[in-house]
Amino acid sequence: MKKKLYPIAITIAGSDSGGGAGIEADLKTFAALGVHGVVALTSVTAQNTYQVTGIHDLPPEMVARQIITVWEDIGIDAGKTGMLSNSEIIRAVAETVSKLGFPLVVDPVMIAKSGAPLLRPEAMNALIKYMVPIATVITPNKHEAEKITGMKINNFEDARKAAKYIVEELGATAAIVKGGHIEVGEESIDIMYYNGKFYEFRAPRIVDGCTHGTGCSFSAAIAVELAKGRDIVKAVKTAKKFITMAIKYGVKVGRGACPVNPMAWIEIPAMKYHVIESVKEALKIIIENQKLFNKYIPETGSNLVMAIDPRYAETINDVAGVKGRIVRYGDGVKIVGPVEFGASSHMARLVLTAMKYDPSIRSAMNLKYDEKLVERAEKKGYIVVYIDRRNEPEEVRLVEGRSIPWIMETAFKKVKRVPDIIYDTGDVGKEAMIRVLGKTPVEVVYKALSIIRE
Ligand SMILES: Cc1ncc(COP(=O)(O)OP(=O)(O)O)c(N)n1
Ligand SMILES: Cc1nc(C(=O)O)sc1CCOP(=O)(O)O
Repeated sequence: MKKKLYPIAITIAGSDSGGGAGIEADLKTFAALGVHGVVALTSVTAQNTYQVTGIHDLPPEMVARQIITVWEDIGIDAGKTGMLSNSEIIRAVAETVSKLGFPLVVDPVMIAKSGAPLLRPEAMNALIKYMVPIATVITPNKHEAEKITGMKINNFEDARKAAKYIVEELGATAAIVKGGHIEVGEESIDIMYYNGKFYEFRAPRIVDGCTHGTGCSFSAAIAVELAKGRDIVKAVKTAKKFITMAIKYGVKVGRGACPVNPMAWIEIPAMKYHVIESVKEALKIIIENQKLFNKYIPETGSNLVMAIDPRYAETINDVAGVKGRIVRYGDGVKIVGPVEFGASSHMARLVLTAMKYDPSIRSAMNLKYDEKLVERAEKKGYIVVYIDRRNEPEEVRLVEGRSIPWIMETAFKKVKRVPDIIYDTGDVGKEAMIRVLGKTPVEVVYKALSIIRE
């Protein structure tokens, strides 16, 4: 069969006005993972990161009509349910999905992170009776699994029993009991029971992550992969990776539980591409002016770096630079290796520290110290800061990678902003250096050229 260019996934769920959970999280997840998302809205919630102040359910016929109308024209390859709110909506959804027969991921939403009930108590039996048997995959957390099975879940053994019960006694094809709140350790472990076997999906636990919408986005990611035709195990593997990233790089807004960030999955690779291209563009300018740069390349070589967006940049692996650096070569310069993430240590740390003070400063380059360059920079009105490396505290010297952050921190303290230029005149075993900072590599290179040119 010919593969579809646009697999279609449907979310049958409520709206979160805060944009963190519900259909809003689902549609972002669908888009990030590359399917066309369609919607059957069940309920409108007035919600933010810490409370739900209103719920307005749609008529069940309207929910069913949305699914059928989309199906008739666009088609549906797989779907997911989220907030179903009441037993009439549950019956309408179960009946419609059963008739159409697409794979369905059921996220048995009961209570919002903020504590508000999103499923009426009268609807619990309907959820178990009508939704569980039609679930290709059901994704309860500890609390939801306890409600569905009537079991107490205190450890992974209990989670296994609950997952097996949901499949063998209640009729789901596969059940994943999410381990977020079970035996809390270094890893987050989800237990799946499917086809007579248990599976474990592990990821490092993100301690300070954003969790509002986790269940929504995770189940939506599984639905996407099913819509693409992946088998259940592969679908859950991808969804686990996806949700770990979405939690780690959450959207830090609001006073309560901040929302997951499904866009991180595509935003980070896109940014990385843009950053590499920006460094390459600036390297071309260096090559065009290589005779001018030749004299100001230090013995250790120069590097030119750029970090990804400060929302995402954490380590030197989030900063691109020249592998092998830029070195003097004849009367010009040579770009030794390719532009790669993690290729710089010194300039990368300088930028990572600068970004803590001013997130717009994402690029830097080092030049050989020359007092004429410093004089010209001062004349041009740049903010220039001198650092005496002899004052570097012992505890900084002794820790690998601490010197450059110390230089940046000390410079910032002096002028209460990120300077254009930070220089030192060296110390025992430390080459004297000028460091040029700016927003982009092209800006940094033009700044460097403006002081190199006589
Ligand atoms: C409209 C709507 N649907 C679902 C939820 C649940 O999201 P959250 O409270 O973050 O919990 P999980 O996604 O982790 O189950 C909601 N709040 N609103
Ligand atoms: C060796 C060295 N020291 C520098 C300083 O600023 O003190 S810049 C530099 C060269 C560039 O290093 P990288 O490739 O790790 O960014």
